[in-house]
Amino acid sequence: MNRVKIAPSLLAADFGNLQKEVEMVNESEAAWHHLDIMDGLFVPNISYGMPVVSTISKYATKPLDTHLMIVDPDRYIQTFADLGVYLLTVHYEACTHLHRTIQAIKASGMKAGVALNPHTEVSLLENILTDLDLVLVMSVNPGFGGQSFIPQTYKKVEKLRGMINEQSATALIEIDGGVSSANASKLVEAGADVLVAGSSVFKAENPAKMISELASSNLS
Ligand SMILES: O=C(CO)[C@@H](O)[C@H](O)COP(=O)(O)O
Ligand SMILES: [Co+2]
Repeated sequence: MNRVKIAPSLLAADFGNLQKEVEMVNESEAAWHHLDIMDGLFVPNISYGMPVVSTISKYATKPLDTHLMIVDPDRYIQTFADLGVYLLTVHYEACTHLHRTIQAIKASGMKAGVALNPHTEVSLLENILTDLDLVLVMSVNPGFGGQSFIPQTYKKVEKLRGMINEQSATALIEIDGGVSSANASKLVEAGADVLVAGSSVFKAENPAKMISELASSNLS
């Protein structure tokens, strides 16, 4: 079994020390940096935009895993590619022509992911699964860090893992929201490949140690 990938969400970082926070992730056992882009329309919060993504990109030595919580994401695909993003994830609920959006992300040279809100059924991805590099399962309602994990997520992950295996698809399963050492092992057991962790990492006394602990989740 491959080791689970950890993607610390910089939304919970200290933005007054952004370079230091990015460097902490660089030097840790994290696999990716997770960037949350919120537009105040698709979700009721605004996070940060291109100047901050550009700063993160300048200091990051690991791939940028970028989660767009914005309406009509097609408008910004090329911009994120130009900023050095590795994997661009759009929300199922924000795309009218999802297949076209996924093809456009791939054509720009990035990997493509689709995120599902907690109420969105995984079977809706059945016809597009083999086109995806990643499915992001939201385990909180998108828009804010520091929320409580929704336990129904385990069942969704198990079902999605079954669909991926059945179709011999290669999409990774990423879980985002309220992830901590209290639920990480169970998520990996259910089929998760990537865990996003914001508050549990950046609010920890020793963030790098917490990343290492989460990365060992499937070994416990
Ligand atoms: O996409 C989101 C929230 O919408 C996340 O990536 C959060 O930033 C994760 O933060 P925690 O729930 O781990 O604090
Ligand atoms: Co996110």
